[in-house]
Amino acid sequence: MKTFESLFAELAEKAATRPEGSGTVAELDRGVHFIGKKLVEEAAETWMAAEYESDAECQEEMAQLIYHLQVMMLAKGYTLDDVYRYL
Ligand SMILES: N=c1c2ncn([C@@H]3O[C@H](COP(=O)(O)OP(=O)(O)OP(=O)(O)O)[C@@H](O)[C@H]3O)c2ncn1[C@@H]1O[C@H](COP(=O)(O)O)[C@@H](O)[C@H]1O
Repeated sequence: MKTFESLFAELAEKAATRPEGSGTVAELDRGVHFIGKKLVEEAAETWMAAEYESDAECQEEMAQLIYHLQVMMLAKGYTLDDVYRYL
């Protein structure tokens, strides 16, 4: 089972090594504006799923939201600690 930290480490490695076929690399190459739209889209889908869909669907949208949030953190060059210090 992945955790927030293990997913971030995996994505950071992808960003550094740029393996062929990585969706993360493709998303990073599209930039902050594109990633921002994905974040808003997944946030809206999470909200709608919480109101109208099953628990499993809502949980899946939440996972996708976390993924796109982490891609944005990498696009901005942030570490986990950069964000955690505000928690
Ligand atoms: N956890 C994720 C993850 N969550 C979401 N996504 C991508 O984000 C997109 C989801 O947004 P979209 O709304 O466009 O997708 P969709 O098909 O419309 O889905 P819905 O939101 O409509 O349900 C899809 O393209 C997914 O591939 C993810 N892509 C990758 N990961 C993980 O990130 C790691 C690295 O992935 P790669 O960089 O592709 O190797 C792997 O462990 C993956 O499991």
